Amino acid sequence: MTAVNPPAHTDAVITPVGGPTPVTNAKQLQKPSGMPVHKYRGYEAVDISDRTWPDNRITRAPRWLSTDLRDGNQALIDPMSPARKREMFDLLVRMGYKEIEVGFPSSGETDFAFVRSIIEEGAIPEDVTISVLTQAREELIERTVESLVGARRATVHLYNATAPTFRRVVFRGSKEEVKQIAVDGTRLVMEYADKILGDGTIFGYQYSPEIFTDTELDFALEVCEAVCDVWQPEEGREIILNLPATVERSTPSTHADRFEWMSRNLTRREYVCLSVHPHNDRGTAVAAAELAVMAGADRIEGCLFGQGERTGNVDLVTLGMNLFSQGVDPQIDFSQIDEIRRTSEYCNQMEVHPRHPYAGDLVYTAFSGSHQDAIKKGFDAMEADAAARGEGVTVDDLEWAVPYLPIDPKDVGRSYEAVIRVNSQSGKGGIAYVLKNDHKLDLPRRMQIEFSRIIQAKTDAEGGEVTPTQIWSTFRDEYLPSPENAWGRVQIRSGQTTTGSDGQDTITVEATVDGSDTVLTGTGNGPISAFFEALQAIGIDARLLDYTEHTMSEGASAQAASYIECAIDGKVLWGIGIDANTTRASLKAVVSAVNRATR
Ligand SMILES: CC(=O)SCCNC(=O)CCNC(=O)[C@H](O)C(C)(C)COP(=O)(O)OP(=O)(O)OC[C@H]1O[C@@H](n2cnc3c(N)ncnc32)[C@H](O)[C@@H]1OP(=O)(O)O
Ligand SMILES: CC(C)C(=O)C(=O)O
Ligand SMILES: [Mg+2]
Repeated sequence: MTAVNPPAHTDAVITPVGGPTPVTNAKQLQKPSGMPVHKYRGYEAVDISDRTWPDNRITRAPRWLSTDLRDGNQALIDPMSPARKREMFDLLVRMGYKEIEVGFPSSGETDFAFVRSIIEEGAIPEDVTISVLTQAREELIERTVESLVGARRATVHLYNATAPTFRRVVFRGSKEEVKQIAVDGTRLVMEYADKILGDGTIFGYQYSPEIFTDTELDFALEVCEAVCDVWQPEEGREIILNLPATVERSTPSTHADRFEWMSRNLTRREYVCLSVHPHNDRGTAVAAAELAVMAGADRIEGCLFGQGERTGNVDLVTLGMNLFSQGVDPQIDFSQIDEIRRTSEYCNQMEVHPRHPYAGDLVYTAFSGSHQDAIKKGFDAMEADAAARGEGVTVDDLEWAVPYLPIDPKDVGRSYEAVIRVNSQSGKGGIAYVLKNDHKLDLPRRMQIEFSRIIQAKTDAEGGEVTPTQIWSTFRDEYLPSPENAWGRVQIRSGQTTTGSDGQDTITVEATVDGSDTVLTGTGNGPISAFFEALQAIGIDARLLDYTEHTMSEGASAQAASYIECAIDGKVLWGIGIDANTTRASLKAVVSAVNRATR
C-alpha cells in the first residue's frame, strides 16, 4: 500500500485505497498566511565560525544591575511615586543587588529628588553603587552629575543610539558624527564629575551603544573603542560597556556570537566590564542573557519579573533562580519570593503572571494526574532515601529529585500546600498526596484508586477544583463519619477480645445495629476474623482481602490508621479506622467498609 503525497497547499486528505485509516499529512495542509512578510528581512549572522561560547558553562553568578527604577520605571503606565521607588530600592538592597540604576535624574524633578533623597537619607549601603542614566547632551549631563553629590559610589551611564536607522532618522548624522556624540558625552561626564563631585565619591562610568543589536558590529566596536580612548580604562579604572538588545532582534545564539566577537576584539578587554542588557521582544531575553554570559559578558542588566519597555527587560528573578536550580549561588536572596513579588507588584502596579517562572501562583502546582503521581512518588522516595541514610538526615540534606518540580518550593518560601491541586484532570496520586500531606493518612494503592473515583465523580458532576478541605470532608463522610453524623447499619461502642488456650480469639462487641443496641460475638484466629464471624449473626458476609496499618504520629498518644479491604456481599470495598489502639482501629476499619457496602 502506498500513500501518495497531495500537491502542496491543497486541502487534500490522503485516503489510501483499501486502507482502514485516513492519513493526513499536516505539513502539506499548511498554507501561506497572507501576512506581509515581505516587509521584514532576516537578521544577519556573525562571521565567527570558530565560536567558543557553546562549550562554556556558567559556574558563578555574573555581576547584576537592577534597572527597575530606571528602565522598569520608564515603561510603567504610572511611574513609581517617591514612596514606591523607595520601597523598590530597599527591596533590591535587601535582596543583595550591589549595582542599582536609580533613575534618569535629568528627566525631571521626581527622579532627581529621588536620587537626592536616597543619598541624603543615607539609604545606600557602603557596598552598593547607584547609577544614573543620561543622554549625551551637555545640560542633561550636568544635571545628572549634580544629582550624585555626596554619593559614596556612583556611576554615570551615558547612551546614544548607533544603529543605521537611528543615525539616519533620529540624529540625521553620519557614523563619524554619531561616534562624536558618544566621545563628547564621555568627555563631558568626566569634566562635570571632576568639577562637581568631590573625592568622597568613587566614580564610575558606563557607556551603551543603544540599539547595539541593529548596529554594524565593527561600528559598535569603533564607537566603544573611541569612548575608551577618552575614559582611558586601566587597572583600578574599569569602564562598563553595556551592549543593549534595546529591541531583541535575533536568536540568543546569534546574540551570543555578537558578544563573543565584541569580547574578542575589544582592546583593553581586561579593564572592560562587558555588560548585557536584553529586552524580551522575541520572548528569549533570558536565553539571550545566559548565552551572552557564556560568550563573555561579565554583567547582566535587567528588572525583577521582567518589567521594562514593551515586552520588558530580561527577568532578573528567572535568571537568578535558573542559576540556583543548577547549584550556582546567584548571590541574590530569593528565599522570600512572595514578598519580592508583592513588593514588586505594589511598586509597579502590575501583576505577576500566575505562570511566571519560579514566582507565579501556579508554578509549583500540578493538576494533572500523571504529574501528581510522579510528584507524590518523588516526595516519598526522598523521605525514604533520607531515612535510609540514617538518624538525623533529612530531605533537606539530599539532592533535590522530585519530578516536575525544578526546585524545592520551600527554598523560595512556598509551602507544599499548593503543590498538588485537584480537578477533573487529577488522578489518585494527587488526592493521596493531599491526604498524606495534610492528614498523615498513607492510603494503600487500591484504596487510592477507590477514593479517587469518588472525587472524580464529584469533579465530573460539579466541575472546577476540589480544595483540600473538600477532599477531606468527602473522605470523612465516606470512610470516617463522626458520631454526630454517623450513618450506616453498624456503629460500635466498645469491644473486648480474649485469647483462648487454643490460640483462638473471641470477640465481644457492643454495637448499635440498625438503630438497636446489640452485643455481637464471634471467634476466629485473630480479632478481625472473630469480628467477621460476629457479623454473620446480623447477616453480613464479609471476607478479608487486604490489611495494612501505620502510625500517624510519634509518642505515647500516637494514633494508628488501619486500612482494610473486604469482600462484602459480593462487593469489594475499603474501610479505614483510626484509634490509639490498633485492634480498635482495625475493627473500626471493618465497620467503615461494612457500612459503605450498604450505603
Ligand atoms: C533605550 C532607552 O531606554 S533610553 C532611555 C529612555 N528614557 C527616557 O527617555 C526617559 C527620560 N527622558 C526624558 O524625560 C526626556 O527624554 C528628557 C527630559 C531627558 C529629554 O527631553 P527632550 O529634551 O524633550 O528631548 P527628547 O527626549 O525628546 O529627545 C530628543 C532629542 O534628543 C536627541 N537625543 C536622543 N537621544 C539622545 C542621546 N542619547 N544623546 C544625545 N542626544 C539624544 C534627539 O536626537 C533629539 O534631538 P533633536 O531635538 O535635535 O531632534
Ligand atoms: C539605555 C539603554 C541601555 C537601554 O535601556 C536600552 O538600550 O535598552
Ligand atoms: Mg533598555
